Amino acid sequence: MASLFLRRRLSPSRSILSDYRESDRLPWRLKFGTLRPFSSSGVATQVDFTDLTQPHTWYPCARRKSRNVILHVGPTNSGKTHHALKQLESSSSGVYCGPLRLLAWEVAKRLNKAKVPCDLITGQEREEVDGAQHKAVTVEMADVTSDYDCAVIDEIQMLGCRTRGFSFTRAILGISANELHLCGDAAAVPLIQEILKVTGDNFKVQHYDRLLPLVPLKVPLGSFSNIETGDCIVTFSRRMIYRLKKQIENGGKHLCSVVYGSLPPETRTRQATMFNDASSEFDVLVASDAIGMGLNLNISRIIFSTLMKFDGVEHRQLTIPEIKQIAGRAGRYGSKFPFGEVTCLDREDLPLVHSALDSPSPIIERAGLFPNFDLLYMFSRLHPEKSLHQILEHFAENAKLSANYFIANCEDMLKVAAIIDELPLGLHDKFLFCISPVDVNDEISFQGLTQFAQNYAKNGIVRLREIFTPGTLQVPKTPTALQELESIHKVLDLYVWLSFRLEDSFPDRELASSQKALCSMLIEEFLERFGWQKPNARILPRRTSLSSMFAPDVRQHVKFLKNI
Ligand SMILES: Nc1ncnc2c1ncn2[C@@H]1O[C@H](COP(=O)(O)OP(=O)(O)OP(=O)(O)O)[C@@H](O)[C@H]1O
Ligand SMILES: [Mg+2]
Repeated sequence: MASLFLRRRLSPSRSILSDYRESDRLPWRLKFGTLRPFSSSGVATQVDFTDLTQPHTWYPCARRKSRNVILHVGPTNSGKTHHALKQLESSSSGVYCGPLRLLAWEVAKRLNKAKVPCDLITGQEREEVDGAQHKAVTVEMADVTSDYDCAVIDEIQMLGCRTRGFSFTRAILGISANELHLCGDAAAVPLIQEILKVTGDNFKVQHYDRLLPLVPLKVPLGSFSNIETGDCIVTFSRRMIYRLKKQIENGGKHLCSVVYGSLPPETRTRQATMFNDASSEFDVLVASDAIGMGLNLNISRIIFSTLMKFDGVEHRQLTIPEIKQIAGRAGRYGSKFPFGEVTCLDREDLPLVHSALDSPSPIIERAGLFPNFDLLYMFSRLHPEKSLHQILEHFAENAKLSANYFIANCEDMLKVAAIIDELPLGLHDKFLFCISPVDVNDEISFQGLTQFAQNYAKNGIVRLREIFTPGTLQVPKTPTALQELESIHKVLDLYVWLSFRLEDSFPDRELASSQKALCSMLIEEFLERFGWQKPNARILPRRTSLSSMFAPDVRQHVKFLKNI
């Protein structure tokens, strides 16, 4: 359906940045420099903008409707999303909201293939299809000011996520649709039921069972010589992923695809495709928990090499939902395997995996919440002396919440705000940089953001070439060089994200996109050709080598990021 993907002039899209139609603006008015709301009697009273106890009132469009909410719950691979999408396909207009770009891509592809024209809107992509009444979006891009016949919010249990949960809460409370389908883990049911008590919506739960059995094995893998085609080894650090890939490939019987979070999403998809393709020789997967969502994988057996992971704060054991989500990827309906199996590398890990698979996920008790820009702005008008960092901190520490909610963790935003507050920018621009998809734990990505913000504050326009110096972008030869290329990809991705929000100031979207594509091709080249396969291992002539595709003179045009 490629011909359907005609790009139209982009309409401004609403996202998490602003949630109100002009006509729905909150009744705040400026009077003598002080913000006061006007009650129906016209009497002005002081407002406490940190009172977030009634978040359902932030969404007037949704509140005008009595929505039919259908919660599809069950284990992984039980057909929840499939059934919700069937309803979306047959609706007159609708939106799919997923937690990952990969999921939005899949749904847009599926609907367009089913002759239901569907736009794709993520932070970094706008592909609009002529005549489309449907959209597939990442949850942060959900528009809470439009009316839909049908909406789907996927992986709804993420409303309990400490950093991104608030975007799911916003979508649940704010999407204005006749039918709202929520898909995910049963652990979210009581909370959603509680949250929706005040909205006047109708509510129904539909339970699902796994489409194919999942069998926890009684014996561990023991040795890598027992690896078989269709196996997926799970580990949680990049270093271990490459070490295991090397170890398995050195056995001379298998080649490994890899999937982990910091690989570009398009690379993850292509690695998954290669693993799924029976004619490819990459028949084993080494992956992190990034396989838990968004990729269709023909895995026959999940093997946990460890049950410990570093989560950015501490080195800890996997939780029950994490074990279930990862293990559940084995035995996908429609793959060539009649059921899925789960085991561990070491015998001592088996009891935990068995008990996790036997236990229900703990009930999710509270949903994430965070003020949108309008509330932050109102608050800043009352406290003009406060920096964005101070405002965010104030909300994080003092916001008043009802028992069903927690305030989202905004540590990453605070790190960005600490830098951005130094620059002569307005609050809106500062907030924009704070919610951008920068990886604050990646030094190169963070430096990229800082440089973009500085150049924007200084010149009002940021040319991509300003932060590139001439050089050659090469196929990485070591995992360290690979990591650097992954980071450069993140910086380019960030440029594209900014270009959709500050179009005139970040005019080089096309260049950034093409460089991004080149980065992911070079990364894939490394993964396919310069992995640790034995010299006599069979190398796939599947694709023309990049080195031959990009003659040196063409590669001259590729530039490295300056100051990195
Ligand atoms: N009734 C069906 N007919 C054909 N294919 C189906 C059907 N139900 C599910 N599938 C396919 O089975 C696979 C798993 O279904 P689906 O993705 O809906 O499961 P899920 O419960 O949402 O799992 P996840 O935990 O991955 O979100 C998908 O590839 C889907 O297209
Ligand atoms: Mg699903």
